[in-house]
Amino acid sequence: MDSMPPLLVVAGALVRGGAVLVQQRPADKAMAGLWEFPGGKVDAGEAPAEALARELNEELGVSVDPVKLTPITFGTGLIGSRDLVLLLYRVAQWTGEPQALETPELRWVDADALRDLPMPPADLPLIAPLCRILG
Ligand SMILES: Nc1nc2c([nH]c(=O)n2[C@@H]2O[C@H](COP(=O)(O)OP(=O)(O)OP(=O)(O)O)[C@@H](O)[C@H]2O)c(=O)[nH]1
Repeated sequence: MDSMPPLLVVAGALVRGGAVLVQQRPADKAMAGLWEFPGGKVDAGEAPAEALARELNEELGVSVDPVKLTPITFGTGLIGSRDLVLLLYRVAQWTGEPQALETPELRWVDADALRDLPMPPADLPLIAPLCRILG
């Protein structure tokens, strides 16, 4: 157990034509090479949807309206000894073409390809609910 409160992380599922956007974690970070959804930590005093809009702009260069982000499901895990809560939102609309500004590679994957990707443990419970959306 850790005395710190759980780390709150938001992630976005940008969905386009039966595919979702995933990005590869950089070589110099923990869990290097694994695939994840764009997003990041919620800052102190920040609403989760506002945090996700900020992260999507920083990581992909796209603009989204936080009001239009809809929750899909959540996952839990550990970062070291600290609890992690990972909130997955559906992103149906955005402005701009996503660019890999902070990661080596972006990939659009359908449900079958998503199930085969190596992802962090906290992401694994997100996959089935997301695949139901992808069809
Ligand atoms: N964005 C994102 N982060 C995830 C996912 N799954 C998951 O376990 N995480 C973890 O949630 C945290 C996200 O925070 P972050 O993006 O600011 O952290 P980072 O490790 O990339 O970099 P940093 O700690 O140097 O800022 C990381 O510890 C990351 O490993 C996911 O699908 N998307």
